[in-house]
Amino acid sequence: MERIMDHLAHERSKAQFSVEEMKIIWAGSLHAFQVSDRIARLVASDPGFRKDNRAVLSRKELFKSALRKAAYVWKRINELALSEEEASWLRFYVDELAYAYIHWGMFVPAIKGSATEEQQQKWLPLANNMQIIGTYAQTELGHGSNVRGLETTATFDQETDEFIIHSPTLTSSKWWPGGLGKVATHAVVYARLITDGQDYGVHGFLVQIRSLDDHFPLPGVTVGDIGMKFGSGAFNSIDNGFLRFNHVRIPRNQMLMKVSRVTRQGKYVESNVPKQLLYGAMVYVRQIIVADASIALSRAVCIATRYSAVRRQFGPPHEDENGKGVETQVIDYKTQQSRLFPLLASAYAFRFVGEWLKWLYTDLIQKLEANDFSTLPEAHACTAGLKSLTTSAAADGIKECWKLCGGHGYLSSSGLPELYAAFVPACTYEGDNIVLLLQVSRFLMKTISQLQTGKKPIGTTAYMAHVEHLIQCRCTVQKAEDWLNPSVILEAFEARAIRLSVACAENLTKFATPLQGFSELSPDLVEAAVAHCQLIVVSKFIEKLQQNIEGNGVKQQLETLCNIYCLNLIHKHLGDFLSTGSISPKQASLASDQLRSRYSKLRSNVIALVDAFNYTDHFLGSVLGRYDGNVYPKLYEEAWKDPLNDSIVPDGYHEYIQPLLKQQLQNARL
Ligand SMILES: CC/C=C\C/C=C\C/C=C\C/C=C/C(=O)SCCNC(=O)CCNC(=O)[C@H](O)C(C)(C)COP(=O)(O)OP(=O)(O)OC[C@H]1O[C@@H](n2cnc3c(N)ncnc32)[C@H](O)[C@@H]1OP(=O)(O)O
Ligand SMILES: Cc1cc2nc3c(=O)[nH]c(=O)nc-3n(C[C@H](O)[C@H](O)[C@H](O)COP(=O)(O)OP(=O)(O)OC[C@H]3O[C@@H](n4cnc5c(N)ncnc54)[C@H](O)[C@@H]3O)c2cc1C
Repeated sequence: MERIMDHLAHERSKAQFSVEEMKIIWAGSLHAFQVSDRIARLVASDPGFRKDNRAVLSRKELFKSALRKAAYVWKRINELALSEEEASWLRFYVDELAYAYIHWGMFVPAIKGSATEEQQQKWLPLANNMQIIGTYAQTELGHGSNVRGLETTATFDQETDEFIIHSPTLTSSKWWPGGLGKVATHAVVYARLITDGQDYGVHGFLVQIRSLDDHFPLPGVTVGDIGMKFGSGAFNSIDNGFLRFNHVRIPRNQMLMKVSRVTRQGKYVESNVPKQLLYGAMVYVRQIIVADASIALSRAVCIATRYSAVRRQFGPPHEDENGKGVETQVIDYKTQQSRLFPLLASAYAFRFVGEWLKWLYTDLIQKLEANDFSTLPEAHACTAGLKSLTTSAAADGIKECWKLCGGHGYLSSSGLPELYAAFVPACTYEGDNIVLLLQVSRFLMKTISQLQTGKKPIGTTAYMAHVEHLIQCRCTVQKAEDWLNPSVILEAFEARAIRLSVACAENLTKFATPLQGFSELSPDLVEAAVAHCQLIVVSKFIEKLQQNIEGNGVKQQLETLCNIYCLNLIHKHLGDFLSTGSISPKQASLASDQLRSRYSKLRSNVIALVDAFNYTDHFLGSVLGRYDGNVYPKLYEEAWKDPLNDSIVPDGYHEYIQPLLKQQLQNARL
């Protein structure tokens, strides 16, 4: 036991940079570090937030435990008079999916984004004080991605000045909203607005669904839970629900009227705000999900990295720091490094692109408030594309981390199965990842077509202004070290992205209609969108390195991580880089050489790099990822805690094992 604990301490002593400074870089600022660190410790030390028993709870127990924790969170927020920032850190570190995620993450933002000032004044105080609990009811049984295809209707009744909310078909049942099944009292419901016999498409409405007195569904409302989901814990602590309306009436002023409104006379009036703002809550949440992806991936990487330094298999016996003969640490196998280190680099890359996306979103909101809608299409493309790219990579990465831990990774106590089960639906919710990439490709094709009209591309598409150069330029790499030059990397990624997009744009012209072209070429369009989004991540990582980064050795570590992130992408997408002529086969081989050399450079720093995430053992929830590396005794201790070990002889022995054994013995004797 001592040896293993010493082992991680030895790993930490090898770090060539200041972990404390890196913690600040990871957190985003000294202030963010201090607040998050304080709240993380507060949660970890409070037995009310215990979560190590989750895997053995039944669905009902799990749900009730999540309700208890959500109420306790609210109590602590008030008792400690936490600020909004501290409260959201508290919810984050409690790490238990419950209705509060949707209430704060979607219901409140939907009201802020789509309600008029007057409506906000009425509803936000109720929501902010938890006098009502809200959900976001958009998806239906029959339609999720195709929002325009939603079937729920909101028909204006001029006589009573009300909307009648109705579910005309089974497929129009709302299906999936979190917190809906058993908890929410109110919902922002997306329904087709019909007035004067005309269908104006999907709009948002604020609908009360349960009584605030006895919690029973209101007349005309049928509501319940949609059932167990993937994995044992994960999303099963939350009540994703179904909801059907039978001519439920709401006052006219409960239509969210920022984008358009219906007058007392039933006239539909559009404001000067673009219709797309109706989808504003999705832009907001997608930007948050990118930050979530870096957190989920970094958790898994932290577990897999620490465990890989503890775990030893094979190899000629080495001498450890105490002169004892030991086997090879699995982290020293080059295959382990080539699977793990790019994931570590991706966690950092996603962190920085998430930081930038948050800035982009804040900038968008400021512009929208000044009636400047010019950056909305780019913000939509960036949030959609980066949500897709980072969640897909993080979900795959978590799965890889679990395999990197061998058999023990499959144990619930490793924390990895639940982390995977909880994160993988992020590839689907808030927009299926392929559908979102198609939105990006639509934006890219539009940008390319506008180049011919002389419109200057801006922001993340600014590189397209250099299309003539990028289409024919040749990569200048001659030796492996040349791949360490950020402008060389950037140009290779820009060339690959624009060449894929331009090829799609050219191919689209070969079809009878754009619709037919988009349909036929959609796999290519998705690849072009991925290339564009990867370029954004690469360029934001490189930009981060151009900032003033303080701390002994911190910048050097980030440079190595950035190189690994970029070179590994080249390695994985070699087909794209070669087929577009963005690099040559010889340059690809030099990139692989450089990548191997970067792994060796990173090796002694990896434990410190995952320590910089500053995750408590409570938050990590993993025996394999423990800070002290004391894995084996704790695995053994955890095994004893399993309910099956409550008794020496299991329940069922007398019914099923004993009679069977007896029967077989008797048969043998006969
Ligand atoms: C805080 C919470 C944090 C973490 C979460 C943790 C736990 C909670 C877990 C889950 C919560 C999950 C919630 C949900 O899933 S809510 C439901 C989300 N649903 C979707 O995302 C549906 C995806 N589909 C769509 O977004 C659209 O239907 C789609 C854009 C794919 C197609 O729509 P439409 O048919 O109208 O599109 P187009 O004709 O293609 O586009 C028209 C036009 O509008 C532009 N556009 C589209 N979307 C947006 C947007 N969001 N913002 C701005 N602009 C948008 C599009 O580019 C087109 O523009 P143009 O080309 O100029 O005409
Ligand atoms: C855990 C979880 C929580 C959720 N929470 C909420 C919530 O709180 N509120 C809410 O309203 N919704 C919620 N949802 C629903 C979620 O937003 C939808 O599931 C999501 O938008 C995907 O839509 P879909 O299920 O209709 O998938 P579909 O669109 O049916 O996708 C099925 C397949 O078809 C493909 N596909 C679909 N359209 C196209 C196309 N045009 N081109 C190419 N391929 C296509 C997809 O790529 C996918 O492979 C949640 C979902 C999950 C899993």
